Amino acid sequence: MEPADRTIVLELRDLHGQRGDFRLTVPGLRLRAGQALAVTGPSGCGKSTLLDLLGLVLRPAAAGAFRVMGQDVSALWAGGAGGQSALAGLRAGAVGYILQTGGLLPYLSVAENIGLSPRLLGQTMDRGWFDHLVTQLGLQDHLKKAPRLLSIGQRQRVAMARALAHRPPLVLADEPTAALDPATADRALALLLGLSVDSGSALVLVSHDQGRIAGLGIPVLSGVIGTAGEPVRFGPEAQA
Ligand SMILES: Nc1ncnc2c1ncn2[C@@H]1O[C@H](COP(=O)(O)OP(=O)(O)OP(=O)(O)O)[C@@H](O)[C@H]1O
Repeated sequence: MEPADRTIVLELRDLHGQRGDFRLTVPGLRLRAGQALAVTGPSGCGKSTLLDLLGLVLRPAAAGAFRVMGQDVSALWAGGAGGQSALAGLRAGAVGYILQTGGLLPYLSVAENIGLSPRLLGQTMDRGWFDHLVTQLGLQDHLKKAPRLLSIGQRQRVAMARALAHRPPLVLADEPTAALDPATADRALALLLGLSVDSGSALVLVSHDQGRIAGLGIPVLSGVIGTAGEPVRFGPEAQA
């Protein structure tokens, strides 16, 4: 059952996206604070393209409705310089992004990487939240190190802490565990799900790994490639 008392973070209806000749559509989606959703489907079905639409970096081709934290995203895209500036603000404040490869800044320490978003937003890092993230993700002994001195798994955990540091309402993760061995990937995903709940963030997790996704027990949006000429359709998938 949907926790109706929680803020609706993401709401869309009849969203259409296009990149070159590639087209996708999402008939409907609603995500509340603290909820998680997996996006899956075969390679090339448009998972990253969908994440770019949700992350406000790709302009929708059309949308019946598309709201992030109640803001009309289509109207912002159509709103000229003022809209672009509002989009940039929404992107910076409302969205946390976790990339497949971590995407940490090499010249900043682990602690500085984690504190980057609050700093760019002019916020003071919440020390209690910082400590919670660092402890849960097992990063206590690595805070002063440069990212290059960490293992791939440790870097991904730093990327998770960084994405959650400013407690963004929406966290987007693009194949965050693709570079990890199966046991490490399972642990990292469990941590990400738990910390998103702690943060009160809605989480959209992209993964091609349908077996691992099924094991998480969260709703799944699956990209289905139709006949030639039709857009890929992202719809709900029954839990295995
Ligand atoms: N910059 C671009 N310009 C034109 N077409 C693109 C661009 N980026 C991706 N595409 C095309 O869009 C389609 C969807 O790509 P996308 O990367 O979103 O799929 P994906 O499901 O994330 O794939 P994978 O699982 O392999 O990462 C593909 O057919 C791809 O060739």
